Amino acid sequence: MTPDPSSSSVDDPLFESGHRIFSNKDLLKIGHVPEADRIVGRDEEIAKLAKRLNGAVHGYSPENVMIYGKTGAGKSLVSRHVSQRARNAAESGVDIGTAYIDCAEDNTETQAVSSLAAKLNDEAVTDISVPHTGLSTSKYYKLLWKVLDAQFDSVIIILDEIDLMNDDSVLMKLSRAEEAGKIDCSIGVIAISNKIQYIDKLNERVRSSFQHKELFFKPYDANQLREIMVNREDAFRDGVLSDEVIPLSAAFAAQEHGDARKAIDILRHAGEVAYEDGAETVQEKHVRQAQQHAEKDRFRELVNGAPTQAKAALLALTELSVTADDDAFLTSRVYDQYERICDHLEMDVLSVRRFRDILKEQAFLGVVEIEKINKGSAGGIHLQNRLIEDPHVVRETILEDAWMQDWASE
Ligand SMILES: Nc1ncnc2c1ncn2[C@@H]1O[C@H](COP(=O)(O)OP(=O)(O)OP(=O)(O)O)[C@@H](O)[C@H]1O
Repeated sequence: MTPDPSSSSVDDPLFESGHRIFSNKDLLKIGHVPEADRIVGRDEEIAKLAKRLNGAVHGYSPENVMIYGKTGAGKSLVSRHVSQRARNAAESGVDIGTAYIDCAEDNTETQAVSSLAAKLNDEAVTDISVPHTGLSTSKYYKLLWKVLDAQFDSVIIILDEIDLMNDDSVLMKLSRAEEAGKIDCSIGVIAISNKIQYIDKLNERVRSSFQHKELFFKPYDANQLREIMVNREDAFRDGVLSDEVIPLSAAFAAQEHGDARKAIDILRHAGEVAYEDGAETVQEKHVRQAQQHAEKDRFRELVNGAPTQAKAALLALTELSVTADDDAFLTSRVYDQYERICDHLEMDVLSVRRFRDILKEQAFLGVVEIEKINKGSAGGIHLQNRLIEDPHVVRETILEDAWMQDWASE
């Protein structure tokens, strides 16, 4: 309902008049695309990508580009930014369309093509209506080609997290459409992935039709992360951020392969923690709490997604770590504890060998650390297992699993 402009707002003490901590929290949203002068340390990548898309500005074909880099390296941001600028810079008489697809959401060919058609379609211009569901993949492609030809000379399509797409043919069909005479509009695809081997895994036909240039994004260093956050300081009210907040958030994010997403998440979260705390300013302790929270979330995702047997193995190591003085335990000792847990929870007990493999998998995921201990020629090699995270946090997370909860009542 639209508010009645004639009614003046009532000062009700139940509600705060403005936010104590944030003045424009949207600046800290992950999907937020900052203006050019707030983008830090990516001039070279922006220029390179612009060169690849340059054709579109003049009414020719843009090139396809594959962008690689770790999470939070600014790949999506730079792609959106440059395609937007290409659109604005188009010569007169040249119409450029842009569309962004998150392949984590639209992970089938049909979903991706129907999303593209819907996003690029301006019904007022094309007089075409694109139903969200219900058509076959080939019908959606036909609609997409119609939508493109009715509106654009060129279109730039961003396929983010392309490795999560469960069918690669979309890359092939988009790349071949113009050449195959299906459309007059030219298509440039920016495909983004965290996985460097993505292209090698593509099927030969897709690979040969998706001719592309590659761009690699390096992680940010702590100074760049700091600058990224300073550029968004106005998300907070004046004077609310104490001096140590941004450097500390940058230091935490730099530890995590220079992830800008993490830096911004910690900063936003620190603001929220300060608010919940009733504080007037955001302080170092709020950043530390936000970081712990983020750790817990990351961990929760890893542990929650683990199979039940892996949870039982981790629970065994956790119980020892919580109750014993030590923090590292021989596999045989952890296995004994695991047997007790399985017995109590009425679960199958895996062989020692399978149990060792599970711990190795958890070490690979960064949940457990395994150290080899050499006990001399007679004693042989033994493995010591240690939890990387605080055992209380691990325990709490594992016990979120309904099955494991039975153990808590032990
Ligand atoms: N150079 C930068 N300057 C300003 N903000 C940045 C920069 N790089 C990244 N960010 C911000 O960090 C967050 C994550 O960036 P982005 O989504 O572009 O990363 P990504 O490399 O695409 O990560 P992912 O692979 O997880 O999608 C966004 O909020 C973005 O605005």
